[in-house]
Amino acid sequence: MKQKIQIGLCGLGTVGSGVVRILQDHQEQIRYKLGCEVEVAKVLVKNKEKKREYIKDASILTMEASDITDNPDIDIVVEVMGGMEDTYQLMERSIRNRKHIVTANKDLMAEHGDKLFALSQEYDTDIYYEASVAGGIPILRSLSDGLASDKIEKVMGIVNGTTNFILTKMTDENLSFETVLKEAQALGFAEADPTSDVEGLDAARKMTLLANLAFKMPVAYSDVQVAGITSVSQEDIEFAGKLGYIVKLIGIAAIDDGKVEVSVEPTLLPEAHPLAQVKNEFNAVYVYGHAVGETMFYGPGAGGLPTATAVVSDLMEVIKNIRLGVSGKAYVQPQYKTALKDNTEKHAKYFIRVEAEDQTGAFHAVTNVFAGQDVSFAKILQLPHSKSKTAEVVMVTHKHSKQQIENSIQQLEQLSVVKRVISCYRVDGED
Ligand SMILES: NC(=O)C1=CN([C@@H]2O[C@H](COP(=O)(O)OP(=O)(O)OC[C@H]3O[C@@H](n4cnc5c(N)ncnc54)[C@H](OP(=O)(O)O)[C@@H]3O)[C@@H](O)[C@H]2O)C=CC1
Ligand SMILES: N[C@@H](CC=O)C(=O)O
Ligand code: NA
Repeated sequence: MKQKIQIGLCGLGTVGSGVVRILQDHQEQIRYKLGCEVEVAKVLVKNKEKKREYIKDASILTMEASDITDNPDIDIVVEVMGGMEDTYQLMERSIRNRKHIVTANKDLMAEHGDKLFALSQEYDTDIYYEASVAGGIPILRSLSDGLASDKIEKVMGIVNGTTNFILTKMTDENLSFETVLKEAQALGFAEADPTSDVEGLDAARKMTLLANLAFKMPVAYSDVQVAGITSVSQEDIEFAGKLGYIVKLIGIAAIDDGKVEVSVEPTLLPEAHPLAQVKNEFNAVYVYGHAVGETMFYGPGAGGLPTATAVVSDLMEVIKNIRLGVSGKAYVQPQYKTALKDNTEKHAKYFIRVEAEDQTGAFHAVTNVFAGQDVSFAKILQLPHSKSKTAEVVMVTHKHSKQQIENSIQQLEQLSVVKRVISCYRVDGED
């Protein structure tokens, strides 16, 4: 039985530095729980000359991936460098050399996880990826272990810290999108390319991983309907506030009669809803189980140390499996065939803003379009448009299919009295 487990750490940035810090600061507790030493034998970086705060022996730094993937002394590869193709090759080579993987790379796991899991099964190795979803919140472990006995019906939440940070500051401090995005990047929350955050792609990859785990069904990243927050304006936030709502980027994965829908989009939540009160880079995930009912998981979704706690906890799990001789046994194959809802089977309430001519019959023409699609309203108000001589009609519909709403929007845009459909966002968290 090995008394020292050697780690190859790929990446020493926001998360990688956090991993080194936790392994140093918590070494005694980790050694006690595992019954062995854990040593970072090699660290892969892009630029060896960069100053490193937590590395005592610079000789462990390398710019050659093969110093890790082909190193016979390294048992576990911790991948916290991001990237896709090159990183996939690195992980593939490591698995073929019978090394276990711990990763925070939700892009890679959402798009290529099926291939990596198949390979890890072939070589009896583990792949753990808790840090990929909701940062430090142990949501994947809760779904696969804590709620293993239940039938999960819905997973809904805030799973991107950067966009939640932006929407919080836009709402509470009236700051601009651009200003707050820069602050999120400076704090290390955002992806290398923050488009992934603000266009909802990061959240969509995380919802893909959550849906696969929750519904035991292969759901592809391409199956997720995605909209980001770049279209959300201060006026949207203000109008939502007038109607008692807060705007959040919400991921939803739900299953009904064996069919699944997965989406990420700006969503209006009642101010009193717990998710509406999740601020800054924090994440929160509701999990609805058939037997357990409603559960909620809350914590930091981004940031070096919080994310690194998930990475190191996975590392400890892999080491426990090595010492128990059960490596490669954690992964469970999908149980059900993929079955997705179409737009006539997805139902929600919608918040819609329309700019129309301020003239007799315009309001009637607008509401007539919805009547034609059998869409009714829970709330509706008409105000003079803030910047022009037109009128603004703001509506919250009752629960209708996405198809009915899309048909209505399409017809509105054909009306001569409608200048433009300003915005259309889902409303959730209320009957
Ligand atoms: N930041 C966060 O809050 C969270 C991040 N993640 C995920 O964790 C991963 C890392 O994120 P983060 O730490 O923020 O990223 P950073 O950009 O802060 O760090 C990336 C690290 O990887 C190294 N690196 C990048 N590309 C290469 C390469 N081709 N070869 C060698 N080294 C490379 C960099 O080297 P060098 O230091 O020399 O530049 C750097 O040390 C990503 O997959 C991200 O999605 C997941 C959850 C939360
Ligand atoms: N950029 C991501 C980092 C964690 O996954 C986020 O903002 O949530
Ligand atoms: Na997590």
